[in-house]
Amino acid sequence: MTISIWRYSHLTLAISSSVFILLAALTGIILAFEPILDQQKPYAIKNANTLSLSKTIENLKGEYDEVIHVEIDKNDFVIASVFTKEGKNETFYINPFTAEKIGDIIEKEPIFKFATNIHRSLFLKSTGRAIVGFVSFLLFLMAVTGLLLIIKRQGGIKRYFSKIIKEDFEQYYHIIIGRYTLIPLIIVTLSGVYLSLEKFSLLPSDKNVHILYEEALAKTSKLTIADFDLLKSITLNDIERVEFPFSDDVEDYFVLKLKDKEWYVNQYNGKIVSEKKDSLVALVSSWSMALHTGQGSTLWSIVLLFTCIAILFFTYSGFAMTLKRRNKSIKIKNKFSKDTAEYVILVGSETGSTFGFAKALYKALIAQGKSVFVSELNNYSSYRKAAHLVVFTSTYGDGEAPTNAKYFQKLMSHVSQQNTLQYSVVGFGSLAYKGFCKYAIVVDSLLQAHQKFIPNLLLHKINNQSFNAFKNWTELWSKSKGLSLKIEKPVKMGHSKKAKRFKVVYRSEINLDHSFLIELEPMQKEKFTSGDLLSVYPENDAIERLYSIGKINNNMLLSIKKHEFGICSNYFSELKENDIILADIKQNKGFHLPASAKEVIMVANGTGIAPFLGMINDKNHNQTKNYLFWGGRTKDSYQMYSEQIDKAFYNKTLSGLFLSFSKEESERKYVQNTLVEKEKLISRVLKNGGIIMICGSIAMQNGVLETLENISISRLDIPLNMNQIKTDCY
Ligand SMILES: Cc1cc2nc3c(=O)[nH]c(=O)nc-3n(C[C@H](O)[C@H](O)[C@H](O)COP(=O)(O)O)c2cc1C
Repeated sequence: MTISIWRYSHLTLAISSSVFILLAALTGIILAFEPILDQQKPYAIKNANTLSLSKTIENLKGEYDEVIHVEIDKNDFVIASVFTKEGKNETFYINPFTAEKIGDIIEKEPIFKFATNIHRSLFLKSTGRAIVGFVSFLLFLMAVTGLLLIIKRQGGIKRYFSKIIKEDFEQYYHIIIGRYTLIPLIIVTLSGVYLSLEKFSLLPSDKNVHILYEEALAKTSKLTIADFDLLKSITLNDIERVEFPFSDDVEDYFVLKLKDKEWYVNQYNGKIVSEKKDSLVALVSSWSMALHTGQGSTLWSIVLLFTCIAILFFTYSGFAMTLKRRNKSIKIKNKFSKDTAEYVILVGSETGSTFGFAKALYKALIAQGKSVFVSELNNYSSYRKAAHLVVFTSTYGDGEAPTNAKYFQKLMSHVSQQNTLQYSVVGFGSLAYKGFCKYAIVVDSLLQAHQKFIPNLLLHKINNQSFNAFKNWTELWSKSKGLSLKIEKPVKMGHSKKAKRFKVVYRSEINLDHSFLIELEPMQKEKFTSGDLLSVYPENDAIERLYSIGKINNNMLLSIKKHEFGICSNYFSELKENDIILADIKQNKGFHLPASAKEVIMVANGTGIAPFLGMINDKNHNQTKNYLFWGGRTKDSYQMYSEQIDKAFYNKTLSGLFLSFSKEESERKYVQNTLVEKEKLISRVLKNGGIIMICGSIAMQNGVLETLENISISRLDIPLNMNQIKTDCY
């Protein structure tokens, strides 16, 4: 069973019943207050377990002319219906220890009457009751499918309460709140269904009958109630209602309704004349009523209250998630069919974002006059004219295929391919998960093992839908195909037009590695921090470039590498002091210096150092011990950054600097090699819950992650905990 069966059932049920569910939840919230308020009233009897029924009856008989019945309601208030000495028939709350009246019966507040009417029958009598019962059943099914979705998503029932990775607000709290309220939700909906079935007499009828004990029937001389052994042994805690005999006739009995049975008791000798046990149906009814209404329990009423509030949140967050998913899933209208296209792009996507990238590539190829066909991995087929295959796939669940790729593996073994195709696989995933791009790895190996597919590029993995990383891949791929593609950022990814003005206050010389620093001063008040991104659209270019920001003296420091044909890097390299540029700041919360970590290791290569130059000079974090590992080509490459680093050492906001130079004859090494040399420091930071931040190229990131994994396993005996890793690589 795939996750989406449950998701579609969950969604269909939600859509078909949402209005009624909203009404039921809103009125449920109001009704949850009724038992809570009732419980605040001072009529509950304390120590009822110490007061025998015979004593209570005696007290009542002494106080009133005649007693008709006594009842202990769900709030543990004792109600007596009596004829007073003045001959008036009255019903009120009594103190059973004295039999005195302590209050009038509580009238149901109009708001509760109104809410009860909507909640039970929508003011539509039987039709309404039927609808409400049915919706309650749908809500029950939703709770069950929701439960299955969580189990599936978490990778098994044992991991039900394990950590949830936060993708976005609605998704995160839908699951967090869901896992705590699903059980009460199941109870409340099932009891609701049961009560509805009962109202429509659809439950099995009560087959239990009274069993007569003939010997107790005899009319003996009348004992006083104080001498009835049975009534002496029962306390008020045991009973729900006592009906008093109507006359002195021996065939008029005390009728005692206990929690699970009913007795008729001879008023002359106090013996049980007949007994009827409650049927299972009646017992479940009484439990359903108590569980559904919360009567008699403030604690359970509060649970019900929160469950109803949770239902409102589920309705909002469920629909918000669906709409977001819809917006992300970009439909592509193919100009060419599968058998006429030269390029085939197959997409595996659960929530739609990967389609945005496929569409960007599709458009770029079409603009070059190429014939392209895009489809889902589940539609894998034979392609008569195709010579190139590109697979874009995300990974879902616990390293599994997204829904629209579930059948790809099976199809691969059935479908025969006439042509030989060059292929390239791009994995879209998240480093927050254990199996980063695991399904893309599976697809890559399936294609590798297939005779008709020849690898074109190595598998490329993209973290958190990084557009820069995607662009890097398209550059490599188009070069390998002899193409020059102009890739536009998917529109749905938040193309920003809110450009602000920034003044250039400093631009360094371009060094031997073609890199330079540029410092920008916001011309209006701007909130940003090191690790955020500056989004720039160079003139006459619709493609966004993102640069990691280092915050220095409230200005932004960017480190940029000038590429020969790079429009944006060339544009920046020609800027002079006091020039004004237009750009926008994008928050990048996942790459901020953590507030709580005691130790942070920063790893960068090349221009990836920029955010760290800001972080090591951040006086707000002077409790954090920072260690910087940087990899560059030569010692000269480092000079540009030395001023900021010296300042951090001077201010004691940097505790260690470890440099690696890949082109320095005497000490040729990469940043990974230095990490191994310092594995004692790395493992200590990992062990003490510190954070490791990585910024720079994807190739460096992959090497660093592998090295960290090795260090963690060899020195700590545990796999690398990805929650301690933050990356911003491209
Ligand atoms: C429930 C869930 C499970 C995920 N599991 C993984 C995983 O195991 N490995 C991984 O690399 N990414 C995982 N991801 C991240 C997605 O693959 C990533 O966000 C991707 O860009 C989503 O693309 P899509 O919207 O096209 O499905 C998971 C995401 C979610 C919501």
